Parts: sequence; structure tokens; C-alpha cells
Amino acid sequence: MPAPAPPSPVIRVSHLTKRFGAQVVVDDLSFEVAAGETLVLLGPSGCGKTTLLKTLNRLIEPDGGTIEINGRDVRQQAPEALRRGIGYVIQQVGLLPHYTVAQNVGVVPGLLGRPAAETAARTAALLERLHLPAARFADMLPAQLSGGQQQRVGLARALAADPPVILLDEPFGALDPITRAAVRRDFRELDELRRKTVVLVTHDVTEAFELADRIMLLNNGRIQQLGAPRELLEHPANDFVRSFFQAERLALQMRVTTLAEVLPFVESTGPGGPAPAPAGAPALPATASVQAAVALLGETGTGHLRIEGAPQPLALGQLLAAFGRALGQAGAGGG
Ligand SMILES: Nc1ncnc2c1ncn2[C@@H]1O[C@H](COP(=O)(O)OP(=O)(O)OP(=O)(O)O)[C@@H](O)[C@H]1O
Repeated sequence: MPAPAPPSPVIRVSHLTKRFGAQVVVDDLSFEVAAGETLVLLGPSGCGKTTLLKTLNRLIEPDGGTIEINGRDVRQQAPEALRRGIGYVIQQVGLLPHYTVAQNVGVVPGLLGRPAAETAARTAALLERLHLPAARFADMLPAQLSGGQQQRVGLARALAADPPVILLDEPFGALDPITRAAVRRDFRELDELRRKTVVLVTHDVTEAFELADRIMLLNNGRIQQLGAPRELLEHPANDFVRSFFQAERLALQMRVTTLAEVLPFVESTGPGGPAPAPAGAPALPATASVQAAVALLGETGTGHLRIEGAPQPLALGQLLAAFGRALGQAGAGGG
């Protein structure tokens, strides 16, 4: 769901520069993040993603440039006070080992002086939403949890004080692929996050396409392109952008292409017409992606899919052939 034209930005970065010794790690970056937007910082290892993220909450002080959050220069605020107002999630989770799950989640609201009963209720609600029922998990210690459970507690902790801005540094990076997909789905479905301004670091292209309103692709501390995932894929600004997505181009194209776009390219199957679809074929709206349709067909194993508003059900082969024709028509975009 790409963000509409932004109102006033929540984060405004101007000519930001950071050096480590002679190495310019963040090189004169300027950009804005709108309220409610999810910006994903993407790029190869060492390109400066984490350094850039950490300048936003002053875990790293830049050498030049300015950062404003909600119109205020971050340097005008004490780092500790600033950080209490910004949720932060890291790959290593960093839960306090001797605190229970509930105590970990309640740390920032406690520091902010929120009433204990309010914090307890919010903690329980957040844990519930992240599939960690408080009755079972609230009193456990981090060491008693799996990696995926710890990562969910990390998310709950970052959200506990309801900060308007959340920074996430490879939040799913340490998880195995199945847990990673599950935590990412919970993350995506968390209503709370939809209202928040999120900056997320990843080097996983699929993750970026799944979560981003806009992607900032970095290399050597410089912005290579900043835009909606589809823009980067179909209208790459330079060779670096083009080659960065090359290996996964087809899978990414399936993610950004809707069923509505491929429907005009569907051909009926031969003289007998389409094979009858089995009763109970799953349905998707035409706004769903080709990727979602293929995944649903894989999950349900029915072989056919109903697209809401379309005259007839579609078999997987028909869908893929139509997708191929749609791509061909579009000139395979930037390819
Ligand atoms: N404290 C530091 N002192 C010196 N150099 C550093 C420091 N922190 C980071 N760097 C260097 O800055 C560059 C960018 O690092 P950064 O962690 O921002 O990259 P990244 O894009 O997040 O990488 P990754 O995806 O591997 O985490 C790297 O070359 C790194 O070695």
C-alpha cells in the first residue's frame, strides 16, 4: 500500500554525513519520511544502513547535516529523552535477562512515569496481539523463550510507550526462514504499526518489497534510488539499482503486479473452454498480487482460483501465462 503524497514529514534529514576515519559511511544524504510511512533502508553489507539508522536516535552522532523529528532538531533533545520517544528494535533483541517478559515490555513506559496499571494492560494487549498470551508468557524470562518469541517481545517493547516513530535494524535477521516469515507476518498485520512512522533496515530484498511504502537503496553511503518498490524495479535510476534486483526480478515482479493487471491477458483454454473449477476454489480480490495468488494456490492445492469480479475461475497455468504476457507487454520493465 504505497503512501499517498506526504503531508508534513515526521523525519527530515538534510545533508547528513558520517565518517569513520577516512571512510565516508553516510555521504550527504537528504530525505524525508512522511507520517505513517514505512521507509526501508536497503543495500549491500557495509553500505551504511545501520549507521544512518543510529543517527536518527543519536546512538551515533553525525559529522554534518541535520535531522529533525516532528519539526525539532534531534540535537536539541537529550539523547536519553529522544530515545524514550522512539521505538527501537535490533536483531540481537537485547532484552534484559533478569527481567520478565512483562518487565522488559514495561521498561520505557516505566521511565516515562506511566501508571503501572495502564502499562500492565497495554503489555498484556500487545503480547496477545503478537501471539504471546500474557497468562503464559508475561512472567517468563527471556532465556526461556525461543528466538522468534524473543523477537516478538522486542517488538512489543518498542511499541509499549506508543511512540510515533519506530526504528528497526534487521529485526528478523537472526531468525530461521519459517519463524522469520511468521514474525514478519505478525509485524505486518499489527494495526498499530500502520499508524506509525517506521524506518527499517534490511539487506533482504523480499522483505523490503513486502514491508516498504518506499525503499531507499544505498551503496557506499549514497542514495542510489528512493521510491516505491515498483519504481525501483521497473524504472531503475542506474545500473547499480538494476543489477541489485536482477537475481530476484521475476519474483519481485509477481509481488508488485496485481491480478487486475493480468486479467486482460488471460486466454481461455482451447475449444472446450475452461475446465470447470472445483467447488470451494479460493477467492482473491483483483487488487491482490500475482504472488499472493500463486501462494494461495500452493497452500490450498485446489489448482483453481476465483478472482472477485472475473467471469471465470483461473488455473495456475493460465494465471502464469497471462502474467508472462502482461510482462512482455510492459517490456519486462527496466530489465
Ligand atoms: N564504530 C565504527 N568504527 C569504524 N567503522 C565503522 C563503525 N561502525 C561502522 N563502521 C563501518 O562503516 C561502514 C558501514 O557500516 P554499517 O554498519 O552502517 O553498514 P550496514 O549497511 O548496516 O551493513 P550490514 O548490512 O552488514 O549491517 C562499514 O564499512 C563499517 O565497517
